[in-house]
Amino acid sequence: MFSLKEMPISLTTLFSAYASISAFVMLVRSMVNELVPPEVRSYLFSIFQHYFFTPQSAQLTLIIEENCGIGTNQIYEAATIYLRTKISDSTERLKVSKTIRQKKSTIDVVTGEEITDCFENIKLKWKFSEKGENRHDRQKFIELSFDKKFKNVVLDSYLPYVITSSETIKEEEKEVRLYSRDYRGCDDEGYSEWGSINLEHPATFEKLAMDPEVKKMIKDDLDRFVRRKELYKKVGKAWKRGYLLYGPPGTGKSSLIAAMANYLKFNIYDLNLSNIYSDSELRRILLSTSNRSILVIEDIDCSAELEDREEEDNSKNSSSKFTLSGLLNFIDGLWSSCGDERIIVFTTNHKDRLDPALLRPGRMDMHLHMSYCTMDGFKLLASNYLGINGDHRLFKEIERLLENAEVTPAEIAEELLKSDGNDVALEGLVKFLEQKRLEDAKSEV
Ligand SMILES: Nc1ncnc2c1ncn2[C@@H]1O[C@H](COP(=O)(O)OP(=O)(O)OP(=O)(O)O)[C@@H](O)[C@H]1O
Ligand SMILES: [Mg+2]
Repeated sequence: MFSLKEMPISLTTLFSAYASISAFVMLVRSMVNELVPPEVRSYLFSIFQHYFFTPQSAQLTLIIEENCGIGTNQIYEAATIYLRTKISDSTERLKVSKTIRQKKSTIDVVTGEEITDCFENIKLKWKFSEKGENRHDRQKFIELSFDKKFKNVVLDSYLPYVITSSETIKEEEKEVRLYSRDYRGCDDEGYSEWGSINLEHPATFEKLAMDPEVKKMIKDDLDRFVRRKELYKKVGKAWKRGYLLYGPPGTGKSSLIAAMANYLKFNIYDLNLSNIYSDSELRRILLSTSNRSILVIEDIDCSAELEDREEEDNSKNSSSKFTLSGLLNFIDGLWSSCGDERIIVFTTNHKDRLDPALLRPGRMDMHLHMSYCTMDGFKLLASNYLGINGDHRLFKEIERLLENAEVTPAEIAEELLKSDGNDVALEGLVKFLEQKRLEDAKSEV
C-alpha cells in the first residue's frame, strides 16, 4: 500500500496543476470576451461544439434509385424482389396482386415502408421512398442504411448477394411477361418505356401444328443457344439469336413466338414500329428492354410504309425519322455490347416484300416458313381440340381435301370449335374444306 506521500504523483501536485490550468482558462476566457466581438464568439463556439460534442453519425445510407440513366437500376429491381422474402409482422402496408392464371399472389412492399435484414451479423434497414410531384418526374428510390464500418462488406458482398438471391427467386416464380408500349401505365410501374402484363398465351410446342422435325429443330436450336454462353463469349459474338417467321396469316407465327417464350421462360417485348419516329427513340426503347427476352417485331414488311413516312417527315423535320437500317444497325452494333441472351423475331406475311438488308445471310439465324395445314398438323389439332388420338372415319376424306386446299391451322381450329360433338365438328370441317376447294378453283379460273 502507498501512503499519500509515497504516491508517484501526489494529490498536492495534482491540485496545484488543476488550479493553474483553471487560472489559465479564466485568463483566456476574459481575453476572448474582451477582444473578440460577441457574434464571432458564438460562431467559434458553435464550431467548437460541433467538432467536440456532436456525436458523429455511425450510419451510412445508400440511395438506390429505380432508374439509372435511361435503363432500370438492377440493384433496385433486385432489392424489390429480394425484400419480398423479408417482409415481417411489423410491416403495416403491402401491395398484393394476382392475375387469374397466376398460382400465387405477389406481395410487394410499398412506398413509406421499412424492412430490416441481417447479413453476417450486420443490421441493415431498407426504406422505400418516392420523390417528384407528377407522373413524369416521379422517381422511386430505396434507402439502405447500416453501420458505416461495414461499407465494404455491404458493397462487395451484401449487394451481390441480394442480386443473386433475386435472380433465384425470379427463376422460381417466373411468369412470362408480355411487354408492350401500348400497356404503359397499366401495371403501376410508373412512367417507363414499356408496360407489361402476364403472357397468358397457352401456346406450347406440343400444341403447335407444324412439321414435327421443324419443331424439334427449333427447340434444339433454342436449347443450344441458352447453353452456349461461354462459347459466345469466347468467340466474341453477341449472345443473341434472330428468327424470321414468314407465312400466311393464321399459320401460327405469333403462337410459335408465345411457345418459344413459354418454353424458355423469356419475356416478350412486342415492338410496334409504326409508333416510333426516330432512331434515337428506337435506341432508347430498345435499351430499356432486359436480358433473357424475345424482342418481337411483327409484320416487318410494313417497313414499306416506314419509308413513305420517312419521305413525308423529311420535308418537315429531317431529324425526326425512323429507318429500317437504323433498326438493323442498332441490333447489330450497339445492342451486341450491352445485352445478353437476346432473341429477336421478325414476322411477315410476305417474305418477297422484305427489305433485302433483312434477308442478307447472317442477319437472321433462321428463316422459318409457317405454312398451310398438313395432315399431321390436322391430327394434332384434332387431338387438342376434340381429344381424338387415334383414327376417325372422316380422316381419309379430310386428308384428300387437305392435299387440294390451302387451309391454315387457324381456320381448322375455328371449325373444330364450332360444335360439341366430334362427328358434327368433323363433318362441318369436311364441308368447309369442300367449299374452300371450290373457291380456290374459281379464283384460279
Ligand atoms: N400451327 C398452329 N398450331 C396450332 N394452332 C394454330 C396454329 N396456327 C394458328 N393456330 C391457331 O390460330 C390462332 C391464330 O394464329 P396466330 O395468331 O399464331 O397466326 P399468325 O401466323 O401469327 O397470323 P398473322 O400473320 O395474322 O399474325 C392461334 O391462336 C391458334 O389458336
Ligand atoms: Mg401473328
